[in-house]
Amino acid sequence: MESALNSTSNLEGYLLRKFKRGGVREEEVNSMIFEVVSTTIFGAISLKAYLSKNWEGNDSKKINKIFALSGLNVKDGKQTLTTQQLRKKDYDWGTEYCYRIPLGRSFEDYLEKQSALEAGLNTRSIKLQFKDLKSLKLDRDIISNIKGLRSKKLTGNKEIEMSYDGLLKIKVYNEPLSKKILWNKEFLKVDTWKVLIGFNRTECIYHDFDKRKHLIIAGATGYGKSVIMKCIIISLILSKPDDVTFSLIDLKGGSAFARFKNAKQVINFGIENYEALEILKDIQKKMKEDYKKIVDNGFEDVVEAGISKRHFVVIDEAADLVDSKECMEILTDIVRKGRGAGYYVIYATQYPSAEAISMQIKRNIPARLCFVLDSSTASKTVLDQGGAEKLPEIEGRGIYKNVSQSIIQTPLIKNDDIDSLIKPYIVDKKEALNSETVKRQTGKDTVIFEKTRFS
Ligand SMILES: Nc1ncnc2c1ncn2[C@@H]1O[C@H](COP(=O)(O)OP(=O)(O)OP(=O)(O)O)[C@@H](O)[C@H]1O
Repeated sequence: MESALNSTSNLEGYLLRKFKRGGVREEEVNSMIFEVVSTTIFGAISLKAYLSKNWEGNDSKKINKIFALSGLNVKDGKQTLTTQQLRKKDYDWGTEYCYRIPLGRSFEDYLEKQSALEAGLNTRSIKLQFKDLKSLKLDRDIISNIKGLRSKKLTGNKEIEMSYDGLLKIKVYNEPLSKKILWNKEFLKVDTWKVLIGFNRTECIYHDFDKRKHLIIAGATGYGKSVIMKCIIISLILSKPDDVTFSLIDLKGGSAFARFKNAKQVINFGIENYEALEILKDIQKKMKEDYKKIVDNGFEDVVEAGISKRHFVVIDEAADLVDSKECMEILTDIVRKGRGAGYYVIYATQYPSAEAISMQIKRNIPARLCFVLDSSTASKTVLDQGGAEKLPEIEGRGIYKNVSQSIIQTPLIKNDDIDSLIKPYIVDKKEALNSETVKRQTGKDTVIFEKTRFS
């Protein structure tokens, strides 16, 4: 390598001398605005390009600039209180910045500026590092290889995540989170109640229904609620085929859960409000009976009693139940008492109003998965804080809140795959209805199996 080159003209000369013999045209080299810096101390090479103002390429300076320009500083008499950077730490995935925010500002003020921050960090500048160069082929196509790398860097979107725990944390990720990850059987945790809920940049995130019994799923239409519910249902069936049973209530007409209707694990299936009421009444009755047996035998809950069966009540478009006071009361009762008896609720809605997700329900369902929503008010109803309204409009992109909170991409499952996976569990329900243990009880789409979970 030649001596350090620290100006664009030096670089052009260098590239011209080096590659002219390889047939590279002068204009091609001139179009490259790169600066190559070699450091002899570390034996590493870093290649940087600054495409406009000199603070570009430095995220730390950019963030401070954006804070100042977007009015986050606070005037106190003659003093200007600023957001103070306390720490900066590099990780494989990017960088985490830690700030103390000035008096008079709230985390929400910073969330408001998330788009401005992201846009600012994605100004057209690039920074190429040694690890990028390792992927470059040093052959006669070097110029087009560098161009390819450059355009990849220019189109790559940096994404950020903000959180607050007394200090403002901003994570700036090098690579955007994947937009599509297909579900497959490798993700199953067989013989457990853990199901894959999504991926953040570093790990697979599982929801353990034996730890967090219920789950609220919310999000605007078309961002992945039904798909993740289908992933959850098929995962539970494949992981615990002999222990899991379901009541599937699909108030959007039945399309989301139709392919599970004849699975042996699905003991109730309803698509109308009156069917929902019948199912919920039945579940409440059975839950009480089961819980009484557990307590009468001196146990606290289903786990302590060593009972392996669990029943999941899955409701798509729970907001449609709001008009029925009776439905909402029963549902609230199941959410409150179900955890002890092994009756778990997955509650999905695209209208997360205070009525659809009441305080009682929220208090008993701390785990939430939230796709993009149209307002910070809706986000606060689901997550107790803003943020979901700032999610990028990407199908499957959501915030999963459990013990901690992170932005995830939920898995995508194809209907064809569900059909082939569910096949071994499909039964002829009409035949089953004639058997001694099972009896049809209500409307045409509701099948109630009378076998108790303790028999
Ligand atoms: N995790 C995902 N990754 C990629 N694409 C997805 C994902 N989830 C959903 N999609 C796409 O978005 C479409 C809509 O998803 P889905 O039916 O789950 O939305 P929804 O939130 O249930 O909408 P609605 O409330 O109107 O029923 C799917 O058909 C699929 O194409």
